[in-house]
Amino acid sequence: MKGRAWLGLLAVAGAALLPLLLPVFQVTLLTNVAIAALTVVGLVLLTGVSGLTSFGQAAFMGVGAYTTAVLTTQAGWNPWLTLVAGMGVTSAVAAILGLATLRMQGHYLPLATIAWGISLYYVFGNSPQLGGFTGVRGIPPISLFGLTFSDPRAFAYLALLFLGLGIIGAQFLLSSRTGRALRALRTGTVVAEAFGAPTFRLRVQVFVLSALLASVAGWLYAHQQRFVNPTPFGLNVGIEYLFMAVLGGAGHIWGAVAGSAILILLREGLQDALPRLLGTGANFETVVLGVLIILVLQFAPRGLWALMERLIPAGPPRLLPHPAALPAPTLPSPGTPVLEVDHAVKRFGGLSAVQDVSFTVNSGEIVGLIGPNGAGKSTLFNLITGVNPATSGMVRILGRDVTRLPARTIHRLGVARTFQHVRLFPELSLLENAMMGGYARGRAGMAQSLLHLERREEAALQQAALAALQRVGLQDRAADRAGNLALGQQRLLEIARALTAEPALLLLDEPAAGLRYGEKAELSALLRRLREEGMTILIVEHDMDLVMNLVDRLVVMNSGQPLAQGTPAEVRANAAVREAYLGADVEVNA
Ligand SMILES: Nc1ncnc2c1ncn2[C@@H]1O[C@H](COP(=O)(O)OP(=O)(O)OP(=O)(O)O)[C@@H](O)[C@H]1O
Repeated sequence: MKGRAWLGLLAVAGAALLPLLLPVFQVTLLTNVAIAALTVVGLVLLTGVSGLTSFGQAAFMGVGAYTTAVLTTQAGWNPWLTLVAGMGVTSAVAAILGLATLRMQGHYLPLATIAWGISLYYVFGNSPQLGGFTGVRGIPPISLFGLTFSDPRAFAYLALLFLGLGIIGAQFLLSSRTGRALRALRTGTVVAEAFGAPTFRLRVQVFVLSALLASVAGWLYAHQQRFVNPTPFGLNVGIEYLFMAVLGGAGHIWGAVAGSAILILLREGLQDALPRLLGTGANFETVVLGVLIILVLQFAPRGLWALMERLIPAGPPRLLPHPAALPAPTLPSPGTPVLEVDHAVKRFGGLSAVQDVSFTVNSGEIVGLIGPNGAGKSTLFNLITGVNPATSGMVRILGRDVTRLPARTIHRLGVARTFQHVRLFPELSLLENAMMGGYARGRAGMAQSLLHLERREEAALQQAALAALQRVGLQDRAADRAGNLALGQQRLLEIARALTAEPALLLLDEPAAGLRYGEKAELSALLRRLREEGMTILIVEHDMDLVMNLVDRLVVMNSGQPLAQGTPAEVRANAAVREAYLGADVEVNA
């Protein structure tokens, strides 16, 4: 059995035995850890995985806690019904807040979470129906099939059960197509959108999911304490949950458990020990915890679970059985225009980065886009792929006007790309990185992923990604982390990711930069093979040897303007091109 499996077994054994073996006071602490960890699992998905920092997680716990407090005490509802009601209310509140705030970028989003975190706290405190700041008492215990969870040991099992389900669901989600798209969100929206993921919808979904986990934790909290007031749902506590996530390792689900356990147990220990050591009853434990957080941020910024990962590394990704082939897209017949750029213009303020550029790429062709640094090649790529819309002019893919379409829609028409500055996910395996390219070929959404009902599709995506890795010669390293690859191999992995999408049009932005001589020859051979298979390729590249011997035609740009077009021989013979880019001493082998 592997190290990870032992850890899992240990966790299950601990959850089964500790509530029986520990003294009651410590069992209550265990329950507190489980409730906090459930909230923090949501925060890990939101913040650590998807890169959306929230200080307001405690407020959603409050929504779940107050819903059950009010409905059980004032309307006599069964707690299991109020769990569902709390999740409904939380979904609605989170969806409204998410739709209003999740388009914000940078530090505006965390600031917005602070704003609504404070607002919800005051809604709880200032509503007489919610008991104001004195709160709601007399919340009944939870019971199921005649068993009442009023005993701390029984309640601990209930809390651990919910935590276990939360962890399993989160792990399932992370090993799915949706989970990979969520991970891509952490670096911004460009990569996820480039492979067809609707990033705003995913942000709202993960926001609601994380709020739901907090809401369930709030429901548990209310029935454990049998009393609620606004204090445990305020901004301070929201910040504390964020500390737990960061301390444990915000990118790891088990980090949520580790961070919650360490912070809660340490606070308890310090509350005991510090008054004896310092001879004062003042709350110095918060100061000590603050120092601890600073030390962790300084010396283990990826959290304590990341250290554990190094000690017991995850095994290779598991290959799923029974893969069915994904439907293969039909490629356009040879000679059909795949890409038409028609008088494209892109201005950034007063600068014309692309000025009246027109060209066509036909099916089964490799066309090179060349020009000196700053000529506007990457900007043109961004116009074609929908990263930036053109100021004027038109871009058509397979005859369809895509000038104003978002990147994800353009991708779904059959366009896949690589990036000038490699944009991979270094902590993920090569296989997982390549699978990101297949996002648009899958269908399973968040709910299916949480329940692992998408395994057939996932198996097919794995096979498509493995085939793409094989095409670029990286199949033997499928289980390796992308961060372990040399730059040249990372570029090949980006090509594999694009190939997993089975595009009709492949856009390569400087794919040979960083490749060694032999690797460049292999890249040329690969691109030739792809052309033979009917793929259409537009390549930006500075390596003239590679370009001139590979492409069917060239488009040359200079200072945003089109300079020349033609076969490699025609372009090499063009005096203006020689002067602006190739240099006068280039051999002309017409
Ligand atoms: N977002 C932006 N805002 C303002 N100016 C930009 C932006 N993106 C590109 N530019 C400018 O547009 C011009 C063309 O840049 P671009 O990156 O497209 O050139 P390039 O041909 O790809 O160059 P290189 O070969 O160095 O990658 C440059 O002057 C650049 O500074």
